[in-house]
Amino acid sequence: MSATYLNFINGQWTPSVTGEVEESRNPANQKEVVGLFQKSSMDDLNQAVASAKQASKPWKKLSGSARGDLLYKVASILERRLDEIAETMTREMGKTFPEAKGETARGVAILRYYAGEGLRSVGDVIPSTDSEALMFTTRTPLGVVGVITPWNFPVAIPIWKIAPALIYGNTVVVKPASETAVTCAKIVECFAKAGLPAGVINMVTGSGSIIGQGLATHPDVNGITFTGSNGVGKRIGQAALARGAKYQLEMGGKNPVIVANDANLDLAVEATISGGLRSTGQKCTATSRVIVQSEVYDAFKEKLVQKVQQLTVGDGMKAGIWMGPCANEGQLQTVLSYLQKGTEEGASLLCGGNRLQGEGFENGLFVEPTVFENVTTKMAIAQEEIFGPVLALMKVNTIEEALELANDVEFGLSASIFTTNIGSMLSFINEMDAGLVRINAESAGVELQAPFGGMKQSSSHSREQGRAAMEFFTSVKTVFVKG
Ligand SMILES: NC(=O)C1=CN([C@@H]2O[C@H](COP(=O)(O)OP(=O)(O)OC[C@H]3O[C@@H](n4cnc5c(N)ncnc54)[C@H](O)[C@@H]3O)[C@@H](O)[C@H]2O)C=CC1
Ligand SMILES: O=C(O)CCC(=O)C(=O)O
Repeated sequence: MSATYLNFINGQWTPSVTGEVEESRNPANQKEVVGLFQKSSMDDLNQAVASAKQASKPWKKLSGSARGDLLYKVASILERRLDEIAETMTREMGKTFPEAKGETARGVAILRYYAGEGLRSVGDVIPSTDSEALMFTTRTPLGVVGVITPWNFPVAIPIWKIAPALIYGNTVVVKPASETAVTCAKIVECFAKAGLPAGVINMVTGSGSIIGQGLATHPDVNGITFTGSNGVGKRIGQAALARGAKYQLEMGGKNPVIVANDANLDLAVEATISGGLRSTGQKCTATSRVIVQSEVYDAFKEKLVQKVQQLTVGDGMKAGIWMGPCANEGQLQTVLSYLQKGTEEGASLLCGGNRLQGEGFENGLFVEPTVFENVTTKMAIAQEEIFGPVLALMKVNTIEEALELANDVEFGLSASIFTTNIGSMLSFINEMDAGLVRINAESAGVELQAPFGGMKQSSSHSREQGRAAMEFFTSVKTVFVKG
């Protein structure tokens, strides 16, 4: 019998007024129900927002260090439950257990980083033209923040939104992706156990179109932070804008890696595989286009394909498995449709290309890691986010040509180059339209203390993480004092 997880509203674990629950199933074995969660309605959401609104004033009044002390407690509780929560993540969305443990440890580190933020400076003293006046900036929280999160980083993303929201004095209503609602409930248990005052953090599970949309349009939600697909992100942004609420959107990517003639090829191959195929390619920072200079193209391709063919695919809880399943049926079908489209549009399949079936794969959503070549920039597999383990090889003669191709997409989240030439590095840094540019390192993998976000269609141009988070979760107040 699977456990049932409740909403968390006003400090209480609460069943939905609908009396209905939904199942979270394991994508590596769809017969396994990981847990049941509440199929909530607007009534549940309204209660959660009301409790967050009520908790807002006293929470804002607490000192930053008192709020920080609570976040340190949450971090320690999460750390003690690391293996159990990581296992839940693997069973809910498929990434391998070592990756899930790494992500949970990252959640602990993010909590500690923002706990410390409670003691750091928030404003500037600015000289006034009046010599007898004091002018400075301070910051004030937004109030109630709605947090809408995806399933691909079920611990790190909720925490990198909730922790800064709280430390800067906001209260929170979080709505996780249904695929990973159980993992989110376990994170919220850590906050509850740490003794946060009632109403400071609330969780309501349920459908995106009811609870997610409900948060975006709710008149008492002052800010919305979202990570997920472009279509949904744009709708949330428009709904927030229409009622004057602040919003922050992190959306898709179509991230390139450039491999120059002078690159360390072994390093470039390792990083392309890790950046493109870990987590089954389900990262907004995943490498999907591999732009290789002609002199090293054949050598790079040979090494890459040989290594990709050795990757082990299966249940991420099993030792020795390198890549797990797609996170849900829709995701698997999207990947399969792009595999077909790639071939139809004239790309050549070098390896992979199929759903994995048969012994060991019967009940799971597994697909082979896939490499295409002869990919041209107008093809769908070179333009659209697949969110799967698919690499598209493109051959170029010069670095200028590589940069032009790299920029020839609507997204601009992250990008890598492998080169030992300082001139090529500088051209890449200057000319690549991406929020994260990485030299001799894979396109995925962000550091919690640095700003994270994209250009072009990848984000709403704001940045998350590090101290940059303060820009979204607070408003600047300019103070002028005359004695
Ligand atoms: N940038 C990223 O990290 C992510 C990108 N994606 C992209 O999105 C594609 C589809 O994945 P989905 O899980 O369907 O993403 P999604 O954008 O539908 O889901 C993300 C979150 O938004 C919520 N949501 C859904 N509809 C909503 C609405 N109308 N109003 C408010 N909230 C809503 C969902 O319940 C979930 O919590 C993927 O194939 C991938 O391309 C998905 C997840 C993460
Ligand atoms: O690359 C990472 O570590 C973070 C990626 C990310 O934020 C995402 O896929 O949503």
